Amino acid sequence: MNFNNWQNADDTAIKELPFHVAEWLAEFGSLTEKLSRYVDQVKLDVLCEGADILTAEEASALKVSGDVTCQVREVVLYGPQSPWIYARTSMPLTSKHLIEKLGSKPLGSILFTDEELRRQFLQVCQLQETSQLYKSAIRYLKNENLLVDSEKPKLWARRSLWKKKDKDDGMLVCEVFLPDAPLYR
Ligand SMILES: C=C(O[C@@H]1C=C(C(=O)O)C=C[C@H]1O)C(=O)O
Repeated sequence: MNFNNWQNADDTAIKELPFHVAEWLAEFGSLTEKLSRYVDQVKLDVLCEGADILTAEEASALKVSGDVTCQVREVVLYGPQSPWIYARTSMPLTSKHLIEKLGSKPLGSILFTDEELRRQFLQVCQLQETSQLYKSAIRYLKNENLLVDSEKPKLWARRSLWKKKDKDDGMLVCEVFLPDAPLYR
């Protein structure tokens, strides 16, 4: 299976992934919850939250036109010593109310408690260096001096589309596993 493109995290795909990778990528529950087994308290930094233009990949997954302004939230979630996950969540401005009061609370606190929010798909990918998501994660690592200029680590990512039952509200949650995350060990 070609994991350089997004693939549905179904049984066939999961079987082809190395065990450590599958354990994180195909986690159907909350990643924040999973992280809390490694740290006393999950640390989350909100890198930015506001109106932005989507990448072509995000627009296509959300089925919105590429030049429409949307709401974007970027965060990192920490492991015991360093950031493990870079996440970028995007949604049409009309869905912004879903996350407006979140602040530095993890998105998982909404996704896994609001019974009207349903996951439409979960997809996994080993990001290509040309992808915007890869570039954003690498830019973050370099800004934080967590990566030297010449390094181009292979990074695994997952993305899921969430929709509110009977409504148009929805969001795309993309999560990139950074080099210190346990799935590379
Ligand atoms: C989606 C979850 O929440 C995490 C927190 C996020 C946020 O607060 O923006 C985004 C992605 C996640 O890794 C989760 O816990 O599974």
